[in-house]
Amino acid sequence: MVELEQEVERRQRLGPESAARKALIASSYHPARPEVYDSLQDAALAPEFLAVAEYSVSPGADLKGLLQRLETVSEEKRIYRVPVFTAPFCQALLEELEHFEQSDMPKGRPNTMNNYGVLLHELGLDEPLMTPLRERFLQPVMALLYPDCGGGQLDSHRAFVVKYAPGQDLELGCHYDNAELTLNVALGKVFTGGALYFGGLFQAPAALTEPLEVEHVVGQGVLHRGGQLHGARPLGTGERWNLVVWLRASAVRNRLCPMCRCEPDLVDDEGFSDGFTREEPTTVDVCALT
Ligand SMILES: O=C(O)CCC(=O)C(=O)O
Ligand SMILES: [Fe+2]
Repeated sequence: MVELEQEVERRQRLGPESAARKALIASSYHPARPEVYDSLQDAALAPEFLAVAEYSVSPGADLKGLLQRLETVSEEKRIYRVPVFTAPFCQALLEELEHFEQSDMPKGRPNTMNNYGVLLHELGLDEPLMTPLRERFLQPVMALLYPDCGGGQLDSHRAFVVKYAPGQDLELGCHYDNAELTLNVALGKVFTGGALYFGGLFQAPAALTEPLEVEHVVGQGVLHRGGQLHGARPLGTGERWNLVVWLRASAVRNRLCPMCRCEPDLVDDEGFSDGFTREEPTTVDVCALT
């Protein structure tokens, strides 16, 4: 019981601590690649990604038409792949993230599983980069791919970069995400190993049999449901940096927490927090998710 109370208190401190780091970074950090903080330009995005997003907002767009424009990694698991960023943008973002990592600025951990990486909102990259990416590009695509998982009702996200390197994190255990939907983009550098593997939907990790292996392709993003059991194989050589965007739809999670599969008991917090809202969002049929 004491442990539970301590964990609740620890979690309640996360929001204010993160806000304090963000404020300090905003006032005293000097970026190496300031252009990364400019508002998201189409020129940063791969032509295939622009085409997919443009198609998704066109009149009469449907799933069949969309599937002709991106790669289906697994029809059964509903995992897709598409180039997201241009090579120069990946390079610039990576340089900036590495510069931040090497700075003496305070750093939050990306999530409870990864020890190395960067939280994009603390760096000030949510407003110019991640929110436009979600609202203008990901939302229309996800609405067609995953209408039953809140794809059309995304209203917040948690975006972070995970880093795998010798002597640091090497692999990632089997888990599902605190997200309705996830985008995972390989940013570089040069590496071997580290493939993603996928099991079933909301399946117990112990039940993982014959997972689907998905190799990374730099610049490309893998789209999957947050509840799809997955992990990352050990890094072989080099360094791997991936941008992970946990996409959230309060219309879904307010009724069915993705972590405990129950209706959540909410406490107030700051910012996007964990993506829940107190307002009544449009209802979705959560039964379709199981
Ligand atoms: O290592 C990876 O690329 C996967 C990261 C991931 O699944 C996560 O952070 O939720
Ligand atoms: Fe994950």
